[in-house]
Amino acid sequence: MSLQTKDLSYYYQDGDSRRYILKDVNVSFEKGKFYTILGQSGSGKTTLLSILGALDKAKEGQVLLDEQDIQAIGFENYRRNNIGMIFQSYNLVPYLTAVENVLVAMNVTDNEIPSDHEKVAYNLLDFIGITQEKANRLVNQLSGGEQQRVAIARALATNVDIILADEPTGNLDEEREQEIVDIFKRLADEYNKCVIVVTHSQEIASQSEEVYLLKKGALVKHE
Ligand SMILES: Nc1ncnc2c1ncn2[C@@H]1O[C@H](COP(=O)(O)OP(=O)(O)OP(=O)(O)O)[C@@H](O)[C@H]1O
Repeated sequence: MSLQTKDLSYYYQDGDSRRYILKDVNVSFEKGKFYTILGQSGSGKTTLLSILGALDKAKEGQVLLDEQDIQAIGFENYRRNNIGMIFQSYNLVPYLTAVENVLVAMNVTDNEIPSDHEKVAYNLLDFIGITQEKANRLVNQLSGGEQQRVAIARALATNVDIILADEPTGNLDEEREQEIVDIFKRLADEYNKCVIVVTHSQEIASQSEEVYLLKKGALVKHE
């Protein structure tokens, strides 16, 4: 699996001129690696992640999954079968339990999931540190760190290769942050996922395998 951008650009029209947020971004991501993208507030990190996740469309250039343009795959297909997204604010369904949140995700993918969805969901939650008792609670009866774990389990439920996370620890204290980072490391190392995390945190970046810096529209690898 490779996820690649080719001369990717994004801009906002400002009167007659274009204000570029991303300019000719060329980058390649693989399975089994934990990447971070650093950048100051407003540098375009969320924009880039949204384009990689097909929540937004590049103005110029392409996103390629295994050399195929994601527009040809179809944004919806691509999102459903290839991408798991994690957000700072968790974005769980508040009137469902943790396990129900995971089950909902399983119903939308075309990827193969063993037939006993419920068992898979409880196992995934358990793997991520959510006991069965907690899995049966409404998500708003869980702590922030626990809710983020549920969001990770949900992202994994569809058996996708690519996990995209936008400031996933922004609402968590340092200890919870480290626990979530440890999960990302395991997903890359043991489960061969491609994990791409957008963050302000140098500390998280220092624990990832490849660090990119977004500055003035350019994405530069941090050596
Ligand atoms: N609708 C819009 N019109 C014009 N500019 C916009 C619009 N939406 C976002 N922007 C600008 O695009 C730039 C990139 O935003 P983006 O959210 O990608 O940055 P970010 O690096 O994720 O920031 P943060 O770390 O603060 O979340 C910002 O300068 C923002 O002001």
